[in-house]
Amino acid sequence: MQSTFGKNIRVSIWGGSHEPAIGVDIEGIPVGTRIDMNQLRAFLQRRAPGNSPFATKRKEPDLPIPVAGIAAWGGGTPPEQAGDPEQADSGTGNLASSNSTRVAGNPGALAEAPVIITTAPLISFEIRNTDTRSGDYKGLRAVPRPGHADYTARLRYGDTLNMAGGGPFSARMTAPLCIAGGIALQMLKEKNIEIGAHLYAIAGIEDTPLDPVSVSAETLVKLQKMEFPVLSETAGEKMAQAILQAKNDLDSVGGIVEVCATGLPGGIGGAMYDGLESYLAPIFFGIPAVKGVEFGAGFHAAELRGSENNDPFYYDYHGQVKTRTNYHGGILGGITTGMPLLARLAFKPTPSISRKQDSVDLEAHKNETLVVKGRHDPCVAVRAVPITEAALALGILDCIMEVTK
Ligand SMILES: Cc1cc2nc3c(=O)[nH]c(=O)nc-3n(C[C@H](O)[C@H](O)[C@H](O)COP(=O)(O)O)c2cc1C
Ligand SMILES: C=C(O[C@@H]1CC(C(=O)O)=C[C@@H](OP(=O)(O)O)[C@H]1O)C(=O)O
Repeated sequence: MQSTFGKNIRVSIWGGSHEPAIGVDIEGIPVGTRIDMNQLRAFLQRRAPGNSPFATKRKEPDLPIPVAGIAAWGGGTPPEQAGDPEQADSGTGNLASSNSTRVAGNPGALAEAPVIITTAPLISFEIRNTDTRSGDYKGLRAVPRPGHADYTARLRYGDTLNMAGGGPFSARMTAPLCIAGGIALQMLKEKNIEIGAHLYAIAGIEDTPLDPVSVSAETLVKLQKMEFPVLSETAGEKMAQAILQAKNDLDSVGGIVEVCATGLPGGIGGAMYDGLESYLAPIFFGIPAVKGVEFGAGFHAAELRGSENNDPFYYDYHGQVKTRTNYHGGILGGITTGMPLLARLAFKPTPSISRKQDSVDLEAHKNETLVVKGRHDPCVAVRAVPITEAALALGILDCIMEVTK
């Protein structure tokens, strides 16, 4: 299975949660782009399962293995010129895999290289699945979990798909999304665009929102370093308790992630389906469990008067056009204004809960009850924070490339 998005940067995510590997093919990143692999590995660790009491106990190293279109960078060659494989470091004996053949065997030194450069328009990475327990999913083919994709996947693809671990519908597939997004984040940082997110709400408990007018890149960087990213410590403690209480009750809770980009210049985007929101919405909705997306004041804007919702323009001390408020969330008519971009994503509560639930037996054609086994996140929003950052980065980068091509 493969799913694809993007116009100028095409991202194709492939594999399944309990298959030997998952991965991502990324087309359109300029040849010679330098990727800091240590940073990328650290970014993937923010999403990885098995690392906290708020996460599934499935433990995966989630190491991104470059398999096509890249070479190790020895540090001596300026990245702009390094697209030429002649100039790339051959010290590892693992020069550019610039064809599109996937390397399924020993990843070799390239997997551990601190820095790599792209040598072809299509680059590819894979991640091995190492901690699968497919037995937990025995029986779900016949008796689907309420709230998960078991039933609809069977309607669409029949009963041959490997749906263990949620198959290609699983949040596991957001690990390769974070590879592509992690690279996009590095590319945007070069342009002084910073992206960060926090837990805006969990189980109805609200964090202090980001200041839509004066949120700084420093605040976003600080949030990136937090295991449980919130602005209010008190709210964070209450949220953590609510998650653990739900887990104890054999249940789960939902949440909202607020994501922000600073440093975005005005003039990025276009009309209607060329608008930045139109780039971002499909990427956001592709993240499992996302049930709502809003930009700026979002649904609240429908409750305001024009006189309240319009953000007055003014010239600042540097002669730059700014707005005094930011209900528009940094986008007007699909085009950036230069104010911070703000979006919120609503995540539903984890469908796999350990309580007895009603379902049906699709083979015996009768009503049935079900107790879901396995290792599940009690609140998916917590690990969704870096995923949301990755998605925003990819949409912004794709849209910038449209404007600058
Ligand atoms: C970070 C993250 C972790 C998730 N973990 C789980 C999980 O452990 N168990 C589960 O049943 N669903 C989990 N989900 C949600 C399911 O993958 C998702 O609800 C399912 O694929 C159905 O898709 P839908 O909710 O978008 O309709 C997770 C989602 C995210 C974003
Ligand atoms: C493995 C991850 O999360 C998984 C997401 C997931 C789901 O249904 O989405 C179900 C669980 O899969 P399993 O039963 O194989 O443990 C989670 O652990 C991950 O995010 O990397």
